[in-house]
Amino acid sequence: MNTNKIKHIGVFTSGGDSPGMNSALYAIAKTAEATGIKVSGFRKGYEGLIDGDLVQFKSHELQKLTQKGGTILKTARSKRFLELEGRKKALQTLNANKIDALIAIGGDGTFKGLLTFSEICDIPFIGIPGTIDNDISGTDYTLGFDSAVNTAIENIDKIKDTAESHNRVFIVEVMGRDSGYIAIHSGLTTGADAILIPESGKDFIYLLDKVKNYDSEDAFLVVVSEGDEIGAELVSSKIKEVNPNVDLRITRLGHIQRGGNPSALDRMLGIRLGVASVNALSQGKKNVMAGVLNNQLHLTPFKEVVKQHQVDDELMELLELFGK
Ligand SMILES: Nc1ncnc2c1ncn2[C@@H]1O[C@H](COP(=O)(O)OP(=O)(O)OP(=O)(O)O)[C@@H](O)[C@H]1O
Ligand SMILES: O=P(O)(O)OC[C@H]1O[C@](O)(CO)[C@@H](O)[C@@H]1O
Repeated sequence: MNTNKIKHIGVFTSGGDSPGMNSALYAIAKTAEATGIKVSGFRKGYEGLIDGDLVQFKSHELQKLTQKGGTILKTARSKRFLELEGRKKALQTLNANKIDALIAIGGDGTFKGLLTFSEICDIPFIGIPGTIDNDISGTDYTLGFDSAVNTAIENIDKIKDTAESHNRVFIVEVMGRDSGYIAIHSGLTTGADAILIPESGKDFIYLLDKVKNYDSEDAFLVVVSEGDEIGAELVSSKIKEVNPNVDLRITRLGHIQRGGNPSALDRMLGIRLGVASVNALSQGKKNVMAGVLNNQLHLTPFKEVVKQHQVDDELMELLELFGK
């Protein structure tokens, strides 16, 4: 392993926080220490790069926090980094602190940011997929997705209890800005009657077909992704149009899905990708995201990662089967 070139890695978390980010930070610090590389953490995503807001990290300090949700480095959505002016300031920070490689933990927006930054900064960048949305190519799962789905399931199960007791229709909105992964996984595993996602056009038709005849002793559960083009309110009024007798409630799970300690899967993913990202730098790799495909570590160029995500065919078939 060639570790001569990289002496000082900068790391940051960016976009929405996600459970497992702290595990990845711990693993980065541990691996870097083992190979004699210094690590500095930039606080608040790209904002910290612009402002030179950095802290030194030691693995024994991170070890205490590895099981915690959120990100100890804090995170942000940075308007300033969208401007060349902001990116130039970030470059000055890197030069002033002699940072010779960057690891970013975030979603596709964060990797788009790195691609744009690479036009003026040629140190190697490595990405780790950290977003509850799971909307990134090049990895089976993103950090935080499994934990978010577990939180959604736990809450939907509870809603189902009360829905059944009252014979109610419940629309539960789950997160996913442009992506239906949380809705598909949480909807299928809680026995939802309908699952609405932005990637499908037929799901709404199936829902209306089903709900117009709904007159049972059971709950009728609709799980809708916040990114769905129709949205919870409109779904509610359409349901009432086709079946005016329903007693209907809407629950938005919201940011509760982003919090909480990471699941076992997310902790392990964080550890594996944290180690893989430092190793990738040591091997001279640049501008790639470390992910896990078919349970094997995989490096994918940012250009591939930021392409529009697709829900795979098997999941779409499941939706078709369970949605009808
Ligand atoms: N095209 C771009 N050029 C420069 N910077 C960008 C670009 N796109 C996104 N960024 C930067 O990356 C940050 C993070 O992106 P974004 O807010 O979309 O979250 P994300 O990384 O996709 O995570 P999540 O999936 O949790 O929302 C943005 O706030 C912005 O500072
Ligand atoms: O916390 P914010 O900035 O409101 O972002 C919410 C968005 O972030 C995500 O939780 C992803 O991090 C999306 O599912 C959601 O649309």
